[in-house]
Amino acid sequence: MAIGVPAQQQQVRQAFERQNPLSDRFGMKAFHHIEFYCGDAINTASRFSWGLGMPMVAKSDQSTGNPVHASYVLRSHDLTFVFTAPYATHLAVAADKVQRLSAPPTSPLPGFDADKAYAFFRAHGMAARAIGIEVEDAAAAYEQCTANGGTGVLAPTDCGNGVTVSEVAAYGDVVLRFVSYGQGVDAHSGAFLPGFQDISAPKGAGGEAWPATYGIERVDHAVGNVWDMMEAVERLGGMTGMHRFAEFTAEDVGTVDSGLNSVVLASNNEVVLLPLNEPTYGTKRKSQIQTYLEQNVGPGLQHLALKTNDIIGTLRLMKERSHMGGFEFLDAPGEAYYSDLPARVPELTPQQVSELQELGVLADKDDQGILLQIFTKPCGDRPTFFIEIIQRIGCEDAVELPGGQVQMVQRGGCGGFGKGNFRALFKSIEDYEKKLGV
Ligand SMILES: O=C(O)C(=O)Cc1ccc(O)cc1
Ligand SMILES: [Fe+2]
Repeated sequence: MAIGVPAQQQQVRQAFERQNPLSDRFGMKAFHHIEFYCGDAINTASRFSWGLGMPMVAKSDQSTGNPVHASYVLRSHDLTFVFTAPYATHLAVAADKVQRLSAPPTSPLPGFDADKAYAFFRAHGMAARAIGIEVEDAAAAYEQCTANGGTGVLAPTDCGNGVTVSEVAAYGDVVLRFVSYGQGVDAHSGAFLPGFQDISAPKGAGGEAWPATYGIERVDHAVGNVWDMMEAVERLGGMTGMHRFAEFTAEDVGTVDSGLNSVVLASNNEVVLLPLNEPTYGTKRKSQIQTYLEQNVGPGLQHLALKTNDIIGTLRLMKERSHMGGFEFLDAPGEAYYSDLPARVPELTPQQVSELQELGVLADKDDQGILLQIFTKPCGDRPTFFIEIIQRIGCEDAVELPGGQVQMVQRGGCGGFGKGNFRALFKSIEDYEKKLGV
């Protein structure tokens, strides 16, 4: 889609050049999965399954011979979530003794430690433990990261079937988990890592595949909250080679008292996007990032932006379930936000503006495309982790596939991250936090 740029902004935008130094230290492909540690995995997984339209596709638990932890894998297109909770630790200790007597391995998650999982849950509550990234070579990724200031958590481990996994510290107790597939290994055979048992989708009454998804395609960005943004940017950028993703929006003229600083790290292909936030101080209200850091007990994953190609359709399905076990959304901005919208994003038709208003969706644009976004309330008990649903419009390049076919591929970060919505968004968050009294 061609984006009309008001004349007075042309000059500034021409001076703005998007830079991508292609500086990754190892081949990064895409987000692979996100793993959450929970107190009870089946209940947490079921809530996300229903709320986001993600059928369960694999499991590892006592029914599959795993006495250490219960793990359930959900999927919607290229989005994979894993929910893990440890069982009673005396069972895990007993199993470990059996294992050392050369019984087959019992946990398909390399490096899993029930005591650490309990300590994690005690500190953070239900929270993301691992940001899984598919890389060309998980061993090379580990070597590069640890040779360049990163802290190793799991040395490269052969999981069988040509799959290798390694982990390095990201921030707080969150790890980057690298997953790679050997030559000729199909990344999409088997629902998850080797050792997980696939669950075939039940069929509906008419034989149709059921349950369908709500249209969520994949993780667009995974945002971390930290105390010291530059420390995190230099450490994560230094070990992975990821570059700072340049952002430009007309509204980006620091008038909004946002309570946060933010930088986006991007992989070469700008498909793996890792924004980092830190609190700012001395503002009227306590920074929402500081609230997170207190409530989460330290740094962690603040939000996942999940991408759909039809935000209206996805939201109708999610909102039908908001008050019956699904996710609730932050309050929509007022009338004025939508009456100003045609001036801010002139590409939207009146029909689109009225649908966005009906569902409380925010819209923004950068020099390249349009971003539609909406935020859930916190997903768990604590005001910490939440989900953003987004659609990006524009910035498509024709890419020739090996067979000669041409496919339109959207550039990463198209439309930005919603800086133009900070004022409206932060009002919703502040109103919500006021009600909590945090
Ligand atoms: O930067 C992003 O990715 C956003 O989606 C904007 C944002 C920043 C901070 C918040 O607490 C909530 C949303
Ligand atoms: Fe976001």
